Amino acid sequence: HDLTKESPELQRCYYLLTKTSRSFAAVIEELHPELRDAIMIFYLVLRALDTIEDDMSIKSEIKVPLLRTFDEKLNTKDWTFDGNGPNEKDRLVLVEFDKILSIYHGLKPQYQDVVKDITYKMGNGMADYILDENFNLNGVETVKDYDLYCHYVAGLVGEGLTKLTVMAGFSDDSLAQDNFEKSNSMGLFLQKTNIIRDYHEDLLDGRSFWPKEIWSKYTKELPLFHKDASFEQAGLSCINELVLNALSHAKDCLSYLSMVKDPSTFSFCAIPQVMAIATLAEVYNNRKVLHGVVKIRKGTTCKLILESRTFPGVVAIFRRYIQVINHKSSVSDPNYLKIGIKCGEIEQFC
Ligand SMILES: O=C(O)CO[C@@H](C(=O)O)[C@@H](OCCCCCc1ccc2ccccc2c1)C(=O)NCCCCCc1ccc2ccccc2c1
Ligand SMILES: [Mg+2]
Ligand SMILES: [Mg+2]
Repeated sequence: HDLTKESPELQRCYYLLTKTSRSFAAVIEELHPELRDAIMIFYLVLRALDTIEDDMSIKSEIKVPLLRTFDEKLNTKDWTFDGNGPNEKDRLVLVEFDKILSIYHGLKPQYQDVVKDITYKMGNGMADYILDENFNLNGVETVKDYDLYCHYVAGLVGEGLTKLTVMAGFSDDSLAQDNFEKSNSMGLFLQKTNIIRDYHEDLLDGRSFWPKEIWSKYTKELPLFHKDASFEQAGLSCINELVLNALSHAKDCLSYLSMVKDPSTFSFCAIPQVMAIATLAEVYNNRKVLHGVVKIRKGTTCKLILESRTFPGVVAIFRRYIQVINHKSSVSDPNYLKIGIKCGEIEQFC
């Protein structure tokens, strides 16, 4: 949309958005004007919070209180933070947080309340996990921990977005009636896809989010999948079990999308989901994941965006990638039968 007649602060916020996430910037900029600025600010506030969480150079005595009270910064007019390490990739959103605050205070009060409430819950959820000392080295302990951590950093985003879109009348009220179960799945599907994909990159940062309850079936130490060629097959079986776990959210995501009425809101919700199912198909049984970040091709992305404008288009995309995963599955994989059943279930639903 045309930014030229917007205020300098608003233009600067859209600049910060494009600098921190090309993919989310593209879908947020296409949103209906009623929600566009609110969701853009929602993104920037949470990206600022995440930039504190992700920065391994901030010691936990500073990081934990900052995460827990980050929502209070939203009550100020011009708070900023320059305490990130020099190469923390999104440090600019904290250095220029006063620009975000000036637009935040101009939003409708009920939109401000959603942003602040989710910020409070996410900040405290992140702080709870930072305190769990083995969180960094061994990833999260159980699958339950894995689901809870992903709820804090991504499920809550889905909850906030559902509240905003229902308030604006763009989504069916029923989306806010299931205790945000489906909204949570929307976030977990995206976050778990990234966590599987980013195994090697996160290892380089000295951390992992893969749940020990799953990876410990295949190795004693997580880095062996990358370091020791004799653990490559085990690494593939681990990836495949994590993909199977992520696919457990697919039906909820399709069900959620079937209840989004406004066309721009539908595309905003659908595009990240179809990118995720395509990424899951790409990482499934793919040894490259153990040695680097695997991305889907640019050409594929463009095709997916065009195809995901309608619900039947999204269903066709999910059905296609579910078949790709099924065909990639090898009989020797410990979860061969389960992945076949899960793919069948999702296809039924399609
Ligand atoms: O540092 C990075 O670049 C990646 O960080 C990951 C991490 O640190 O785990 C991790 O940081 C999570 C904490 C900050 C969340 C920021 C966020 C992301 C997308 C949004 C979309 C719209 C509105 C607000 C949003 C807020 C991350 O960015 N993971 C990407 C997946 C998160 C998906 C969130 C989400 C949930 C439900 C959705 C429903 C519909 C449309 C978009 C949705 C988007
Ligand atoms: Mg991050
Ligand atoms: Mg993070």
